[in-house]
Amino acid sequence: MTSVPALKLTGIDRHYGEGETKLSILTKADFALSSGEMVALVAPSGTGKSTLLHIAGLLEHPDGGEVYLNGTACGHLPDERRTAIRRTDIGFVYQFHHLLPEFTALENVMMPQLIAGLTRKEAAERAAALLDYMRVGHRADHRPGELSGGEQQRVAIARAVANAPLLLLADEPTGNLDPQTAHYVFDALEALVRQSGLGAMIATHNHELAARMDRRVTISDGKIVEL
Ligand SMILES: Nc1ncnc2c1ncn2[C@@H]1O[C@H](COP(=O)(O)OP(=O)(O)OP(=O)(O)O)[C@@H](O)[C@H]1O
Repeated sequence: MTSVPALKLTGIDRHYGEGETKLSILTKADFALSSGEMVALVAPSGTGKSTLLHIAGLLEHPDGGEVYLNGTACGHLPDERRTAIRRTDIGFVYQFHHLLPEFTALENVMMPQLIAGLTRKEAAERAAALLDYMRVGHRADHRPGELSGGEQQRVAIARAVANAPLLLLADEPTGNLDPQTAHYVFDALEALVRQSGLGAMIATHNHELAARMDRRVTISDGKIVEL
C-alpha cells in the first residue's frame, strides 16, 4: 500500500504581471512530500522559494494546478476552510521569528493551541513540553526580547508545531543565525521532525544544512527538480 503524501502539488502555475511584464515563477510544477520526510528547497534568490512555500501553505492561490494536503484538494475550498486547515495542519517558521513581543515564550507557544480550542491547562502543558524538547524550557517565562536569536528561533519552531501539524514549512529558519547556532537550532528542528513524523519543506541557502536533509530540490525553469 502506498501512503498518501503529506503534501502534493500538481501542475502548479504562478506568474506575476501580464503581457510584456509577465514574470513566470512556476510552470506546471509538480512535487510530493511524504510524512516524516525533510526536503531542502535550495534555489537562488528570486527564483520563487517563498512563492512556493506560500502556495503549499495555502497563503496564496496558484494561477493553476492543485495543492493536496494529506490527499485533500485544497484549491477550491472556501477561505475559512483553508484558514482552518492552515491553523491545525500547517506550521510555519520564518527567518525572523515573528513571536509576539508582549507575551512570554510559553504564552507564544500556547497561543495557536488556544485559538484551536484547547483549554489553558492543556495548552500550557503541551507548550512546556515542546519548549523542553527544543531545549529552551528554562526560558519559558521570558519574553522574546530577553532571548538570544537561537532561543527565539527554537521558541518559534515550538510554536509552529504546537497544534501537531502534518506539514512544516520553513523559509530560511536559520538565515539570521551564526553558523554554530544555525546547526544547534537545526539539530532541534530535525529531532522534532523525526520524532513527530511530519513532512517538512525547508528553504535554505545553507548547503551544509541542506546536505543533512533527505532530499534537495530546486526551482528550474518554473519546475521543481531534484538536485
Ligand atoms: N506580489 C508580487 N508582484 C510581483 N512580483 C512578485 C511578487 N511577489 C514576488 N514577486 C517576484 O517573484 C519572484 C520570486 O519571488 P520569491 O519571493 O518567491 O523568491 P525567493 O526565491 O523566495 O527569493 P529570496 O531567496 O530572495 O527570498 C521575484 O522575482 C519577485 O520579485
